[in-house]
Amino acid sequence: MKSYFAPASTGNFSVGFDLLGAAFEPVDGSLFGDELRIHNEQPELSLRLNGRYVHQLPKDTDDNLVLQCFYAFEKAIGRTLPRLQLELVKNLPVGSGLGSSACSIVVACYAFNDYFGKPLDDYQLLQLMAQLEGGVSGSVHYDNVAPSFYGGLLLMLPDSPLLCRALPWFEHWQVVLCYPGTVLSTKEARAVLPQQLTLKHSIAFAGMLSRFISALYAKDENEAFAALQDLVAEPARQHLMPELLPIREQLTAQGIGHVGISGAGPTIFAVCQNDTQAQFAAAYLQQHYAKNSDAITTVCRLAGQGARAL
Ligand SMILES: Nc1ncnc2c1ncn2[C@@H]1O[C@H](COP(=O)(O)OP(=O)(O)OP(=O)(O)O)[C@@H](O)[C@H]1O
Ligand SMILES: N[C@@H](CCO)C(=O)O
Repeated sequence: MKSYFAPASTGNFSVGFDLLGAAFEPVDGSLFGDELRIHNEQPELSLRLNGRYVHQLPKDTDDNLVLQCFYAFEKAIGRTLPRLQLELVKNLPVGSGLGSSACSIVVACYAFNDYFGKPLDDYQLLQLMAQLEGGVSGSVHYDNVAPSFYGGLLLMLPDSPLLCRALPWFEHWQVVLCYPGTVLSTKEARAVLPQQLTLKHSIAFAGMLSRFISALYAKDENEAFAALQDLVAEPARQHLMPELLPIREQLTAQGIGHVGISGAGPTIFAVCQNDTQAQFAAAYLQQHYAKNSDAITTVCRLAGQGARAL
């Protein structure tokens, strides 16, 4: 048996709608992401489902992204592949803002490429992952697939052959992620976005993202926090997550540097500068935002590594 893993990710990171994304891992060293196991080769392709969030997946495995990835991968390399006995361990909630579909897509494409001798290079593989993710969310965006694949905080570079590039990070930052247990589909959360921005708004968006990135390079933490402002998605999505503003008010009153929407929501993330803040944010979010037994709150650091064989 061969086993593969890809981490959870936060698209946007507030200030970089569709252009910034980060992969996260729990500070306690546990794995937070999907696992794909390849058991053996067999006459027919099959997929067994397991894991904490298996009940949120489509009942019919033919609708599972893992099988769609297999056929898309086969098409991309242009030859028929041996059929596999697969098992997906679904550890990320679906429609959560934690890059759940991207995580399954990344782990599956990475696993097939590795298992079959790496016929695709990283560029081709990432493009395939982004196309598959675009099929789910309705438009191609790399800010979940790229960090889940490579790890780190990444800036997407549309129209560049590089596709994305790693950014610096404040090593002491901890990011608390809280998924409330309710589903918000990415497609639905994208349907409320503005279709056009005015010139003034576009300049403000570009300026804020540039300010954040220059603060990272300058290691200027105050500037970085000041620049963590979502001028595009959050205003349009706020009504889908009415708890965001009161929670932000409470947590920032305790000195926590930033609270934002992870991806398309409903997960909220809080950027903390030390253990005390992280423990406070985790307890507060768990008490005031978690809504049912599917909810999960986890204290994370940036994941240095993305998809990999276990
Ligand atoms: N292995 C899988 N993992 C996640 N979603 C899957 C999988 N297979 C099929 N799906 C379907 O893909 C869709 C994913 O929806 P959506 O993009 O809203 O979720 P998401 O990727 O978890 O969201 P987010 O990126 O905000 O975390 C759902 O309709 C889900 O049923
Ligand atoms: N950038 C995407 C991320 C989805 O997880 C969005 O906000 O719609």
